[in-house]
Amino acid sequence: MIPIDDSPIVRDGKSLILAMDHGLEHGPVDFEEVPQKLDPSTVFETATHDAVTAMAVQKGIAEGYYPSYEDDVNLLLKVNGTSNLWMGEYDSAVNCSVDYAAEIGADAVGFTLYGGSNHEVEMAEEFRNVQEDAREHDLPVVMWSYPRGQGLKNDTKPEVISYATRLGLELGADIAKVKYPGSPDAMEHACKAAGDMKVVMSGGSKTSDYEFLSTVEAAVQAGAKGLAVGRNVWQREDPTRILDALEKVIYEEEPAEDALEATE
Ligand SMILES: O=P(O)(O)OC[C@H]1O[C@](O)(COP(=O)(O)O)[C@@H](O)[C@@H]1O
Repeated sequence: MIPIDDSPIVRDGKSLILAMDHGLEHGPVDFEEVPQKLDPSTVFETATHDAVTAMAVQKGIAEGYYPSYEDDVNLLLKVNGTSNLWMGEYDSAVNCSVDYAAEIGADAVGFTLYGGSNHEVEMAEEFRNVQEDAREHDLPVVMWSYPRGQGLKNDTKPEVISYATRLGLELGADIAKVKYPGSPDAMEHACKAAGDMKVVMSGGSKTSDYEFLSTVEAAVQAGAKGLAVGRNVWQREDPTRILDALEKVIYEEEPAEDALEATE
């Protein structure tokens, strides 16, 4: 097994994952204000920025677009996903094997686990297969660790997020991506609950430059090892500018304000 810090999806111990699986998870609605981004090439282009350590996409997008970017972008292939059309209890269909992900050039695989869902047991069993197959291919595993389900909808309570990071460690993820639990103390606890596994913060819906960057700063100061972000980058008019600032906040641990000022 290759140490996670030697993986191409990690730079100086940290990661900045640019996610674009929203067309499946949310539907075309996320592209309404940026219709040009319906073309995945535009986001692959953004992912060539030095700050980005991997681009997370679903199989169909990888097959169609990754061949043109394989020299400049590291591929994190998401091997499960659900559409917003699904109205049942939280679940996520495994739609790609790890073997196939490796065949099309993945540098890592991603898996969503809805801890607390009525489908948690099956999802954990599916994760076991993905994790063990990924070990065979020396591919790191990134868990989208999102506790959700009946009675636990979109929960970002501190105790839920620290349980989410701990699930990642217990089940053998290399990186767990979680929502920000609302305060630096809660984030610090969630990172401690993860032991030596890396925790990255999830981006969320688009906010102002300062609000977004200062939350990233708080998360990194609290021990997060980076960010997995979609809308807060590619829904912006100038994704390069926010990536320039993120590079400073994540890898150089500069304050958000200074990082923003430097991009003006
Ligand atoms: O399930 P949610 O919270 O609606 O968001 C899921 C989306 O968020 C991500 O995890 C990160 O993207 P964002 O930064 O745009 O929130 C995507 O990979 C995924 O499509």
